[in-house]
Amino acid sequence: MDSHIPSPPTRRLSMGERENAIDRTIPLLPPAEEIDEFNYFDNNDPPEYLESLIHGAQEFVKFHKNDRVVLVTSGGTTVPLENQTVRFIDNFSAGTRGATSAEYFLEHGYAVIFLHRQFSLLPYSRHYSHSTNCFLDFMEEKNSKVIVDPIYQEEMLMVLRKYQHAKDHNLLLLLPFTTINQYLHTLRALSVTLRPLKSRALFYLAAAVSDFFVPLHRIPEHKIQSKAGGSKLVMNLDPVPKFLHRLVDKWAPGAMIVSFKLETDSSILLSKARQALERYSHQLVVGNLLQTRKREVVFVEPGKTELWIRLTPAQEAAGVDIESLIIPAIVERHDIWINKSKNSA
Ligand SMILES: CC(C)(COP(=O)(O)O)[C@@H](O)C(=O)NCCC(=O)N[C@@H](CSSC[C@H](N)C(=O)O)C(=O)O
Repeated sequence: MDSHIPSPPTRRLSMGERENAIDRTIPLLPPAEEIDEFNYFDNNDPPEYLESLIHGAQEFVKFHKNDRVVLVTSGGTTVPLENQTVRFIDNFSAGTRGATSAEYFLEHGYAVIFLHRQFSLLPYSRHYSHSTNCFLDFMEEKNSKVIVDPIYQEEMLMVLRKYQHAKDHNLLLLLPFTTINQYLHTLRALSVTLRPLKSRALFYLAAAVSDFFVPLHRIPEHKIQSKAGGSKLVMNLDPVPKFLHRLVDKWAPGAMIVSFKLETDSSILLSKARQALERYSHQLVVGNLLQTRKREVVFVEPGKTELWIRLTPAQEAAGVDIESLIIPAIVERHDIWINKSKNSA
């Protein structure tokens, strides 16, 4: 580092500041009840494209009326701070978990509805995105033609064939969201669309969903002005009602529901995952830590001790996707779920 440039002071929040940063005296929000659902959806308008999006999903579900269909949610939801949005709060997620999982569900014979954050990673194209593994790096010019560099032919051909198969057999439906409001309206509408599939419908909720938002009646129309000389921006956010409970109880009765619990503190991951399972009474919580999410996850299920799924160092070095271990374990559980539902019908 250039000695003339003073190194920045190491910023340390005093314990007081850190401890008071978040008001932890606010009690845990109870799972959303019917009134919370009506309040939310009545006061926050649906996206104007919802009707046509759901029409497409209905056609897709009709086409797959005898198949297994998994709704994979992927990417982070945003919380706009202005109606004509310039600033927003984002939730971390590149979309790798969702896009990779969708590929393995397709390999296991599922039809996939991929509800994803717009411009986040997609199944198949994730291998050659515009930034990491830029697709242009795999091409070269030969006799004034663009060709794929021979050393990448085999791998790219494999990805292209899988992508083409999914398209030719109408197995993959890509549906976008950006804001938390678009996500929640679409999730609720899709769960109704999936009802005819009963236990053959699977929800795999890998999206990073906002917990706080600015309700429509409180959001400023135009860009928030920062006054000359600086001024604090004090935000007053409402908690997003805990819809997982409504999804399990009302929106998707009969479907198998898998949610993800994301933490950064390993000492609370298991308890928070178990707490989510007890609060929402669904079938599986996949717990993961931000820093190790690509090499280990933990399955937390009712009445069972937790099950860690980890890549071995050799698998990690070989670039094995942990989703290649997660998805077969979930498909196994979905087999049991479907058989149990048949026997109790
Ligand atoms: C986002 C990641 C970590 C994947 O990362 P990328 O591969 O980079 O995309 C995913 O594995 C995950 O944990 N997703 C779930 C994250 C999440 O927000 N989970 C919620 C629970 S489901 S959100 C539902 C709502 N909060 C409610 O409780 O009703 C939580 O941890 O609180």
